[in-house]
Amino acid sequence: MAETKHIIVVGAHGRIGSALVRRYSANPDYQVTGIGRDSLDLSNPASIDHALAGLDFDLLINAAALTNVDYCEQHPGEAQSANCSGPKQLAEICAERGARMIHISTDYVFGGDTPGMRSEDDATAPTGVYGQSKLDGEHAVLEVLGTAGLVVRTSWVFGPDRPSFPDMILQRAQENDVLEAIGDKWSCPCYSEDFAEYLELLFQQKDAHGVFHLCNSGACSWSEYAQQVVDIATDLGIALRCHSVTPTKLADMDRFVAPRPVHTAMATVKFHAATGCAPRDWQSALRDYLTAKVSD
Ligand SMILES: NC(=O)C1=CN([C@@H]2O[C@H](COP(=O)(O)OP(=O)(O)OC[C@H]3O[C@@H](n4cnc5c(N)ncnc54)[C@H](OP(=O)(O)O)[C@@H]3O)[C@@H](O)[C@H]2O)C=CC1
Ligand SMILES: Cc1cn([C@H]2C[C@H](O)[C@@H](COP(=O)(O)OP(=O)(O)O[C@H]3O[C@@H](C)C(=O)[C@@H](O)[C@H]3O)O2)c(=O)[nH]c1=O
Repeated sequence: MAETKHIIVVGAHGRIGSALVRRYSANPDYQVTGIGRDSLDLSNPASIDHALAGLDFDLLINAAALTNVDYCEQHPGEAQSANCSGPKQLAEICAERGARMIHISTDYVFGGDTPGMRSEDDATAPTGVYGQSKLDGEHAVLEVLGTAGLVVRTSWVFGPDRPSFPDMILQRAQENDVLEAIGDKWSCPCYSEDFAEYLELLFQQKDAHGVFHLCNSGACSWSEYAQQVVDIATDLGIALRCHSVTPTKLADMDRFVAPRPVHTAMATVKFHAATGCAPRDWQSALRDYLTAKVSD
């Protein structure tokens, strides 16, 4: 594979896409073109062709997806086109141009029946439309691109560009005397800024291809994640009304439309072996995120 110089980021205004564009644009070795939904709609084949026409690139990173898990459950056609057919078309264009493609995917491709850390070779069994459409997208991209394709699965992403779970918890802890979060579902939080840094190490490996897991290290339940937010916020001197998170049951989360997989924590051993980098623990990453958030 040739050295990466011109990078296209599709989904440039999302949580991960924004972090990728920010980091790689700051590197004079790269030319970066960020493309948002306004000019490339994954559900509209003509807009994909139009947005990429005339662009010369070595690497395309697809960070666009329909990520609202419950919305996907109720709109399976839209989920399939955004998360599978559109990415497949991106892969076909990359193949025509001789470019590599990184397709971002999710821990929700797993069924999550048993505890433990998932490896890239573990069996997949999505529990809902979102996970199934993402898995179909993985297969389509890798089938089209072979060794020029990378699928990078991440989980529980947080970062400065869009609010996510830690922001919701912090706000609730500031406004309420009681704070609850689901205590019987586990995965690995991932800081978007770390993800951008680590992903670069992966695409710098010219021969890397296939599926990789990439998130901060360590697993937790949603309630442990929430408690860590509260503990760090307290350390940082943020005034909270509630300092203790009460674990609740996933089964009692009435407003979830789509079933969520229970155990989807992912091992990053393969990433470590390929790059020599062991992702830092999620607690340090969360502390950095919240510290930056309060100093804004
Ligand atoms: N967030 C998380 O916790 C996790 C995310 N992932 C994966 O990471 C990747 C990035 O997710 P993240 O940045 O968090 O998600 P976001 O929802 O923050 O960003 C996704 C972007 O894709 C855009 N988009 C949605 N539908 C389309 C479409 N039809 N055509 C073009 N663009 C579209 C969105 O546009 P708009 O702004 O209009 O919504 C948004 O800008 C995805 O592949 C996701 O599956 C994996 C695991 C966990
Ligand atoms: C965990 C939890 C969530 N919520 C709310 C927050 C939010 O509005 C809604 C859904 O929460 P989340 O978005 O965190 O959960 P979910 O939609 O399951 O998030 C998923 O997103 C996709 C993109 C992925 O790929 C997964 O890795 C995962 O991060 O439920 C609670 O009110 N209490 C809770 O304890």
